[in-house]
Amino acid sequence: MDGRAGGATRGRGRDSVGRKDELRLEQEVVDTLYARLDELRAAARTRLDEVRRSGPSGSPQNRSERDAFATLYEDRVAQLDAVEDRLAFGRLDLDDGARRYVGRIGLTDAEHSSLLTDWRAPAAQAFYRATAAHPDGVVRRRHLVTRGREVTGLEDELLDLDAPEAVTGTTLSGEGALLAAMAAGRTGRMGDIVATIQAEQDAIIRSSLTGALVVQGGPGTGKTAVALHRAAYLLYAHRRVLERSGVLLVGPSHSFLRYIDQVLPSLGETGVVSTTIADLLPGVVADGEEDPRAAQVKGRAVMARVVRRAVRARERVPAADVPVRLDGHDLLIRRRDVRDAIAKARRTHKPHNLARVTFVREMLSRLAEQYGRQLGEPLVGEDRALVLEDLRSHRDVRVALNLAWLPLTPERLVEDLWTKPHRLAEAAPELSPQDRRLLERPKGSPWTPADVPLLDEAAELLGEDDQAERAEAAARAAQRAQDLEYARQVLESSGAGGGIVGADVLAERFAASGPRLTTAERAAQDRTWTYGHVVVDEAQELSAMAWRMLVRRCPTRSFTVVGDVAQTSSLAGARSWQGMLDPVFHDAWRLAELTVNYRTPASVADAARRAALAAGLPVSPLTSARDVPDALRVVEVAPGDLHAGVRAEVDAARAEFVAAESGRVAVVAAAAATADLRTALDLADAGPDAPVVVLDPVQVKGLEFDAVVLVEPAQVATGRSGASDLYVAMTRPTQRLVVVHAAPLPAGVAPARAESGAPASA
Ligand SMILES: Nc1ncnc2c1ncn2[C@@H]1O[C@H](COP(=O)(O)OP(=O)(O)OP(=O)(O)O)[C@@H](O)[C@H]1O
Repeated sequence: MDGRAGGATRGRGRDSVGRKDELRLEQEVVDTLYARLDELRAAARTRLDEVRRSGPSGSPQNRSERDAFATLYEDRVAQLDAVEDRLAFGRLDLDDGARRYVGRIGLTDAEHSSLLTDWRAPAAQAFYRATAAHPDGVVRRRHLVTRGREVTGLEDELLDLDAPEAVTGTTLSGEGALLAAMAAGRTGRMGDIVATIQAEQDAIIRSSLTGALVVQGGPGTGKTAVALHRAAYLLYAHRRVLERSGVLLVGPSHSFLRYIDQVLPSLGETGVVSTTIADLLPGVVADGEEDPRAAQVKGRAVMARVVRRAVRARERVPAADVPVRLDGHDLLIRRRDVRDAIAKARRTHKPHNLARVTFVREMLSRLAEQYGRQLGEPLVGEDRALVLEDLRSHRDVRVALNLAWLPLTPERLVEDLWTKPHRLAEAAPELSPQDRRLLERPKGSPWTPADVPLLDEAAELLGEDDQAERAEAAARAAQRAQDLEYARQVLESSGAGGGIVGADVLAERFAASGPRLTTAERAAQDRTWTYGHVVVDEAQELSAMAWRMLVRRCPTRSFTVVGDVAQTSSLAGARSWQGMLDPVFHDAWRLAELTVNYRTPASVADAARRAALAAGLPVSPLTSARDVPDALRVVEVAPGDLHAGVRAEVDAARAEFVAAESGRVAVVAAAAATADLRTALDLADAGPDAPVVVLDPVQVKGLEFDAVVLVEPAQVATGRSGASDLYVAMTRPTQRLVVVHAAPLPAGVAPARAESGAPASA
């Protein structure tokens, strides 16, 4: 790494006999840890078998309890299975002579003495943070390298500068383990980084739960890795709160969510709801495509006002009084009465569909009064009730009241805006006629991702008639109090929770009837669920309206937001965090930065940065952790030979990087060129897990590959977000970027020596 500073020291120069002894000693410790893990697994499995064997008999309450315990033990077995790989990866020697092993989970022996410290525990923090300048009581930090259950290597850093083995050090903690992790072949799935988290990353991971933490960092600085490890840390440190309310993770696409979906389980955490903005609304499938300019308009903050106006437009006084005839009496739905009833309903400050109850009640009561006046005596008691009922079911009355205050679904409200230009014109005077035209579309068109925040906004303003549900909720609360007391007694007497589940969660499991749902499953099905914490990745892509939707999911505004404003491709996304987030979080957000690139070789990262700066993007400062020889290649071909040139480079990259178990190559090109390239490369049928894939810059966002063949960067760089797209495309490889072009290269892309006057490095 550039800029090595005095700090930790590495002691690699031991004689081989000493080293062998050390390895043997560590192997003994690791054997003990796995033996304990096996013991705990066996115990959890035995309990699970016992519960399952108890059969389907007994009262519903008994069955429910049995299922709850079965789920508890299943979770425990899954958690213990997930930590098999690299169970222990570190050791701290402390200045008081104590020694502490750090691993994926905490383990104690039968007498409750600590064997292994969970990486998230305060006692493990020094493993990531201690430096020679601030040793934090640590004399030696040791990284254990394991393959399966075998210890294959050790790497020591001596933080006590007076120790005889001390030599000049590095600012990268566990450099050998880190370099090995960075150089390893890619598998198409992201792995965890628990063993090699760096100090600046650790500070973010362990930052307080309150408020919104925004992490800005260039490509490859570990934002995604840090966000996921922070989710696991928060679930550990605040389990009581977050276990019940859940954590929401929002990513940019399904392929991205697939890419990261093994990280949290490998950290022993499965209770996180992962989704995209397009999928956030239960029951709405938003797979339609639209002009990015239309999506940009829909994402503007002003659309909240537009939706509000659209709702209010459905609360309107008729142009003239409306006559209705009931049982020979002529009644009038008077404009004045409608105006008063609307005002009264609005004063309830309830959502439209709920406030409608007040509006209708008021109107029917006024009509009943008219009826009574015509009879010559006020209506009371049963007579009044009967007249009210007749009025309520009277067709003309229903039509008139609906015209004045229409009950609406969010889908109907939003579809009307896009399909009836007069409705949009009335609701959106602040949009220009051109912008409004962009939003027009035929009835029945599929929903698009940009519609989802608007549907959510509408759902919020419209509400649902929830009277029956509220009565049910009161009954459930009473039952829950009983369950909770019982669960507490059960946990106390059996000690079954093992610290991973509380009485409240167990009680919830007792109470659930029908299919057993976890917090995550229940949350995912409920639009009004409020989460304890929300993690947003590639957050620069979110529109102002999407942020409003997310804040509704977490009113406490406890967020982890990671992204890079230089990589924004969505026209509705953020160009600066302040501009986007001030209106959302007000003062309650703090910025942290990540500055070291762990993915891309330095020469590639430097070229990407030069190109980005040349295009005026707000790129973050970036230092690359390593370089790789021959990492950047530029191949110029004749215009007619582009596909042949790409094929040759893809074949070469495949031969060099793709092996049986790992190694992935991406061909990245402008969206308009990908279909032809797939055909030309015989990859039309290749699935997302194929060793070679063809993707556009939006599809590769957040992903990484051993080698990237970038096709015609000038074409990638055209379009409104072209410079960001090029920056994203160039920063995907872990080993090599091959640029194949026929058109002239955009400024900065070529290796520094090939461009006169271009800076060699950022
Ligand atoms: N401390 C670390 N130890 C080992 N590998 C790391 C570390 N930090 C990051 N990495 C690796 O660096 C690569 C890039 O990380 P990640 O995808 O989280 O970066 P990012 O900042 O989200 O990038 P982008 O902005 O391009 O999406 C991943 O392979 C990740 O595992």
